Amino acid sequence: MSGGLLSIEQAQARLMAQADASRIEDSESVALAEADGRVLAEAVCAAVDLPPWPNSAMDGFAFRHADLSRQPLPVSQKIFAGMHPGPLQPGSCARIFTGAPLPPGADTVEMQENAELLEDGRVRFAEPLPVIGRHVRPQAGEARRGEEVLARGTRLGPTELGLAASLGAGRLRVVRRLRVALLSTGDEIVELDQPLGPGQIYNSNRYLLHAWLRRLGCDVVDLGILPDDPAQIRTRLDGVAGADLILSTGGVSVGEADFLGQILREQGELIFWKLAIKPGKPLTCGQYRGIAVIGLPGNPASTLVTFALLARPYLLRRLGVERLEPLGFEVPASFDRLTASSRREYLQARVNEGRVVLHSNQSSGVLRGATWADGLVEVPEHRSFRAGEPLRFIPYAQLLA
Ligand SMILES: Nc1nc2c(c(=O)[nH]1)N[C@H]1C(S)=C(S)[C@@H](COP(=O)(O)OP(=O)(O)OC[C@H]3O[C@@H](n4cnc5c(N)ncnc54)[C@H](O)[C@@H]3O)O[C@H]1N2
Ligand code: MOO
Repeated sequence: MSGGLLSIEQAQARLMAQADASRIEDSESVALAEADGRVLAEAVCAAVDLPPWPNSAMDGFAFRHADLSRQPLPVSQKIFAGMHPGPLQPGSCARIFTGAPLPPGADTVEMQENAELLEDGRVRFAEPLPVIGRHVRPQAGEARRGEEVLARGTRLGPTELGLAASLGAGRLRVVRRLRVALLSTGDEIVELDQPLGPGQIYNSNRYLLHAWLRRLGCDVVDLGILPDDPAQIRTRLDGVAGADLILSTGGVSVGEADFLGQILREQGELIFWKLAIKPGKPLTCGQYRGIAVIGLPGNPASTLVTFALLARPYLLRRLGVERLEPLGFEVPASFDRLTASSRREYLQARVNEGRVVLHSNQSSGVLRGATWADGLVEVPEHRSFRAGEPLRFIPYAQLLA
């Protein structure tokens, strides 16, 4: 704890415990083409050997390695990909192309660049001669029939779909989509089709979160904008049926119009509130009538950072994903930090010539820096430092998927 604030690790651990206790068990079968972004409810096992037969990795000639001592070798057959060749005649070689099955009896391939076709039609192979097995892709070299190739809880993307397709898996059993009720609170927030009145701003969080939730494979029920009025917020929350999560923005700080925490305390359960991070301090987590609630701070950069580091892994864990830590790496800072911060900071940053550089505007009310940045740099709390200090950089590519 830091002055009563939870550390991000403590908050993540509590969210993961909540997610583990409410994992989605329902699943559905989907066509492979529809499975991008979904999470496997069942492991994928190889239904066939991959590759199903030994084949050539090169355009060239296939032969029995032992016959090289008698080269040059006559060419006894020509094998294209898709053919089903007969056995290799002893003491000969086969003309073969990439992906074509090896004829039974052959164990090695030499690429055509290292072979010379003589006038009498025989082939001489250049020194140094290939080792046995060269350029042969062995049967089941990638997967053996029955072997598990994708574990339950795997998040499916282009590479996983490609692998499943190479095994002939036309349909996959995936965890059903999470249903997220999305709520924007604030008297000042208006939708994009409305003219801006005095004191009003457009609802940007809704679009940021909607797109991100869709990428995470969620069904989003948009509950629109709610005024800072506890009765109306309560009524809207009471009307939420069948959602796995209520995700709101705004109204979680200590202002006189910040009601979410109060409502959770009175009608639900407040699991935690306030983290030692910047931006994102007033993040709120609880339950309302049995439905999980995550209240993100309304400042756009706070919404972004807290969703990336807390709500996103929570959602993925509920779908059964185990590996959630974003891959970060250490990059030396290009700036000094002479006054230690009491909260861990996440700043909009780029890596430039091996150093992490910051966007000029790190206000939590500003989203523009995030469109400039390639990721977030983590600045440790309670510590001053000088340029050159290694800091963890987390690429947005890791977080926005
Ligand atoms: N006295 C204190 N004041 C504040 C504290 C504090 O500790 N003591 N914390 C500050 C921090 S840190 C944050 S973050 C904000 C969070 O406030 P809320 O989550 O209650 O959010 P709001 O007050 O409703 O709005 C904050 C800010 O964000 C804008 N906003 C809200 N929703 C949207 C939206 N959907 N699209 C675009 N922009 C939105 C809103 O207009 C405000 O400017 O509290 C600080 N205050
Ligand atoms: O923590 Mo707030 O999210 O800095 O602006």
